[in-house]
Amino acid sequence: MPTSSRSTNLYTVEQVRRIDQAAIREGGLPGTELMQRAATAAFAALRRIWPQARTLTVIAGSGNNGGDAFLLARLAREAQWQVQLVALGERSGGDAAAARDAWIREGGRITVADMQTRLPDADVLVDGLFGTGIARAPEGVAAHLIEAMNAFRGGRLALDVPSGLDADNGTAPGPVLRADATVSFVGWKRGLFTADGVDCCGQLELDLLGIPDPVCAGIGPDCELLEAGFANVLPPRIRNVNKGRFGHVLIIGGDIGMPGSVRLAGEAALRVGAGLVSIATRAQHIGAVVGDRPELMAMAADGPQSTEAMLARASVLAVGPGLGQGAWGHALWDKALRAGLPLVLDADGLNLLARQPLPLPATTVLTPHPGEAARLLGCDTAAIQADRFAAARALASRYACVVVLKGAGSLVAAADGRIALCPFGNPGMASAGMGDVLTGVVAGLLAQGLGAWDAACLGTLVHARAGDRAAGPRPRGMIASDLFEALRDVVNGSPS
Ligand SMILES: NC(=O)C1=CN([C@@H]2O[C@H](COP(=O)(O)OP(=O)(O)OC[C@H]3O[C@@H](n4cnc5c(N)ncnc54)[C@H](OP(=O)(O)O)[C@@H]3O)[C@@H](O)[C@H]2O)[C@@H](O)CC1
Ligand SMILES: [K+]
Repeated sequence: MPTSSRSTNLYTVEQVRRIDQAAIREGGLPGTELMQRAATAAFAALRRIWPQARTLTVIAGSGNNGGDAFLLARLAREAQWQVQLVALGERSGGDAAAARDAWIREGGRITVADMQTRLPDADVLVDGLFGTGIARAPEGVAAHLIEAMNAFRGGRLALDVPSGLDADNGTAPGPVLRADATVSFVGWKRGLFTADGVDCCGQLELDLLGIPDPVCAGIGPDCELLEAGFANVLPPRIRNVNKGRFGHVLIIGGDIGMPGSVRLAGEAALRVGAGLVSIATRAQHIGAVVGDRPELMAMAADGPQSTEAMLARASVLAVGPGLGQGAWGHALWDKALRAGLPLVLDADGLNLLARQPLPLPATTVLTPHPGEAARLLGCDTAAIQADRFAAARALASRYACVVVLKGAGSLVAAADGRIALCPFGNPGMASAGMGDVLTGVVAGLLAQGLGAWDAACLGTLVHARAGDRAAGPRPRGMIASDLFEALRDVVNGSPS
């Protein structure tokens, strides 16, 4: 399990509101003080990120996110910056009303936005239009402002949440700000790290606003970030060992025309340290599988006896890469699930499960992408992406196992409701065979004795970190086998 600290905790919007309220009620921190701290933290971040900047365009909505923006505008003006302020609406509510009044009292001017508003040029733009209070897709003047902010030529700093983003789910039901940096307050909102959130926030910073830990006790978190240091959960190896100690992974799949998937999964299992890896595939694929990787063993899965002999030697199964859903694949899948061995199920292994929900072994990890998750839950892909956290939890609970829901900000969910989110990975990993590599990685970790949760968390982390290491600044054109060397580095804890 990742180590718990507030910098790795992810909260729902509701949980952050409860922390705000607890800070005000029990922590002796009035809302206006929290707002002042938020503005101070954001202005400090702005100066750090854009040290040359001296001119500012500030966009303020009518809620407390706008309040943060008014106070930041004051701070900038006090520091002799040239500040222009554009507001949505004539009035502000709650604590933001006092912030707006203070801005006006000190001679600050406000341009109230309409559909013709053009944003003044400046070095940096501050987005205080909407934070966690966004209640619906922005339309009309609000949508116009977001589009104008996206067309702004200077730097863009979002306060708390890029405007338009649903901070719970990372979805954007309408126009959304694409920020260069986001300073979030009180606690990380989980939607910043998954789905559209990963493309909207830019560089992320968190300021706890000085709310002490005891105030947050008992409130969430909903989820935890997987940290780079989690890679150390694999114990160091002693020298007096043999390969039998590190398990025997059997990869089952590779129907006619698809030997590559099992070959990739097999090498991935070896590269994270599995002792032995065998591949059960079509007879005609054996040469292709072991041809340039003689450390793999490959056998023809062409009848019940050969399958049983292979299952008897294995300690962990990975079922699904290139398996197909025909009679050959179905028979192998059925036998494998009934063997009761620790199991990773992917690709057509998942599609077969959606068609025929057999009970799964006690140690099982499912690794669906959103399309496979939709088939398993009997909904469409859009419904999965609309609330990835709920979807991952529903899958883990329905199938009583650990689930890795792949995609930007991959989620690992357990049947008891626990969730971890992987903040690593890059768009170069949206390419053929990457899922097969993840399957092999998780199976290879199960083979070394990790439980389903640890193997899924570590496997997802190691896969993403290896992807980042292999991609460097060149994610486009990265292929799955580019990860192999990097997997070996990451699983041995080599600094990047
Ligand atoms: N003490 C604290 O709590 C602290 C809070 N802090 C800050 O407060 C932020 C949360 O503030 P918040 O709750 O006031 O919500 P916020 O994001 O400003 O938006 C609400 C306003 O927008 C409006 N609106 C919504 N959707 C809309 C749409 N589609 N199109 C048009 N209008 C729309 C909505 O109007 P209504 O829905 O009523 O029409 C309402 O007026 C948080 O992110 C952080 O930055 C920090 O200072 C730390 C201390
Ligand atoms: K904002």
